[in-house]
Amino acid sequence: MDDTAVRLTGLTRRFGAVRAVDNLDLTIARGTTLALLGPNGAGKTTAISIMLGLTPPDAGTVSLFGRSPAEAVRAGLVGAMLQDSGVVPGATVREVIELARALYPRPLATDRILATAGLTDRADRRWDRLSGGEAQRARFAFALAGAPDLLVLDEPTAAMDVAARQAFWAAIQRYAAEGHTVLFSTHHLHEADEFADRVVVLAAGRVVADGPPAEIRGLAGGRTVAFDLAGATADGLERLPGVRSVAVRGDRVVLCTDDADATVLALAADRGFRNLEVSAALETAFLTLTATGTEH
Ligand SMILES: Nc1ncnc2c1ncn2[C@@H]1O[C@H](COP(=O)(O)OP(=O)(O)OP(=O)(O)O)[C@@H](O)[C@H]1O
Repeated sequence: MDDTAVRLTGLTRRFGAVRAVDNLDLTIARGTTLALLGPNGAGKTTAISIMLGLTPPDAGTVSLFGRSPAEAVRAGLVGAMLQDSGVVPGATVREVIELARALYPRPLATDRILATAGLTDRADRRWDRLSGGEAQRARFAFALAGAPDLLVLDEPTAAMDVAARQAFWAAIQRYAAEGHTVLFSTHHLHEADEFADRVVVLAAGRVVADGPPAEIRGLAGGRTVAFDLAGATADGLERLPGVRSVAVRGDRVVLCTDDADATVLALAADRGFRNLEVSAALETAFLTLTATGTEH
């Protein structure tokens, strides 16, 4: 049996001048829990939407368990929990779950779905009267209905409080431990770090980093040091202490460093600079990683 759950090749999707997804290649082995991590607008939702066959790509191909998205969804191989999915007015949680089960050839038992999603005591509540966190868990239950081999979750914990998040991740981990493949998107490095075995960082529609959580944490845990060269040369910056990467855009330089203090001290001793900024923002690190200027 092919052990590949997801294979995306050369996926591209533009909206006007924006390349929401830009030549994305991604292969996910069965049984992996993968976090798609990236700042707002990185292309996570668009990539997921293409993967599920909801948005057509301008270029590229999607294969889920060797099938097209539509075939895989129809066969119950894929369950998805999307942002802002609608509700059936007036129906209870149990009724909506029953409705979802009827769509699939080999659904999970209703009680199992409710228990997995932590909704057993909310089964007879109207779906449209659930709290934000409960509604998220109800969407998760809906995604589980077909007993999917691949669970796709787009920013699943957005509306949840701390207790709801914990219960939710415990449920996801149980599902993953049964050998299922889970793909979730998030802005939160700590969620990716804690719950994924592989983290793919997207920025401007491209993969800028891909690896185990510890590796990605190391990458994002440093600082960025930005400054204007003010006529000085960019040569040799990569040899300053702590520096991992150097991006030059016009006169502006952005360094990624593990030790900002040492980098700045050495920089000051070495050459002039202006408009120094030291930042820990993950988003800045993402931007640095996607900088298109001169890369070293
Ligand atoms: N239907 C659309 N029409 C026009 N532009 C779009 C559309 N959908 C997405 N975009 C643009 O494509 C880019 C990627 O958006 P996308 O929603 O995929 O990112 P994201 O990583 O999911 O962001 P977020 O974390 O904010 O949900 C953004 O610049 C967005 O404005």
